Amino acid sequence: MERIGVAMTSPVSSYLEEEVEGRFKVFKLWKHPVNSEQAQSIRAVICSTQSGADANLIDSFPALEIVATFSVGVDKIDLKKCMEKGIRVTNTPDVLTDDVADAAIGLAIGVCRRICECDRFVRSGSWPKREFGLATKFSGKSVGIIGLGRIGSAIAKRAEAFGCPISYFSRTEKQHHKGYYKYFPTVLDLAANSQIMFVTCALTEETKHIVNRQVIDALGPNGILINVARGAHVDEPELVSALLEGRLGGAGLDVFGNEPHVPQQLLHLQNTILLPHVGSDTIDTNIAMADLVIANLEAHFRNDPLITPVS
Ligand SMILES: O=CC(=O)O
Repeated sequence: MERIGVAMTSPVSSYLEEEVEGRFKVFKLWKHPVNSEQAQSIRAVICSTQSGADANLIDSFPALEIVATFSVGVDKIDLKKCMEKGIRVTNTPDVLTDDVADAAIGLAIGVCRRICECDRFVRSGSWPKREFGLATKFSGKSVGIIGLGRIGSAIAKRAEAFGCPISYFSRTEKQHHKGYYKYFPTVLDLAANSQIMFVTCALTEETKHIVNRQVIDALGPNGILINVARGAHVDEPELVSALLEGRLGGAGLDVFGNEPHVPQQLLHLQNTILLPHVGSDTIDTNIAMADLVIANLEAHFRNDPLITPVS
């Protein structure tokens, strides 16, 4: 029987590639463009945070039935187009929550305790010449979380163990957190009442630049911003200026506005830790995400309910 055609848009995981190749006829779009006969045979697209599925890509496969992204974020997929064409969309929530939350806490501790700076200090041979100086305590700091979904809640749980009082902003107050976490109906109020603020919400038109100059200034010269969501949540030029001018205390960033490019000025700032969008990049989670992508595709082609449908 003719194998089902699946197009992959970028090389996210060699395990995923092997597993998909064992089951489907795979077209790796970053290696070879497909001809029109091949395009007609493609019924699924696997995309990622590196390269999503825009309207052009979706329109170029007339038999497309499903877009499965190797990510929890779906901001790189034209969801409206998929809806109009009746194309299903799946993502990989839950399996990556712990890793992203761990990375976020790691960034916060790293910035507070100047872990990367300490490492550079020792490696550069500076230790015998002078004292390193003092850092800032993480335990007990007031933590503000933008978006108390799966990842935000996992960060809250971890931060609680460090004795941090937790506040959050989301569209509506979460009744089950009432009495435990303090709700702020605006990001500005959250920032004004937090020492460390985490960005964890999904990127949508409403949440783009949710961290703007006013919010950064409310967080203030001793405040720390941790972003493990999307670069576009933050007005990046404003963030860079605030860090350069000392209007913000520090930042831990896993995501940027124009990945893989990072604003040059950030490269020289000591109070900033920069990661190459690796929040969920562990061996274990990579496999779990790949298995979930495949399980969704198999469910779809068996006409079973999708495991993690977006739409
Ligand atoms: O950024 C990572 C993801 O959306 O999974």
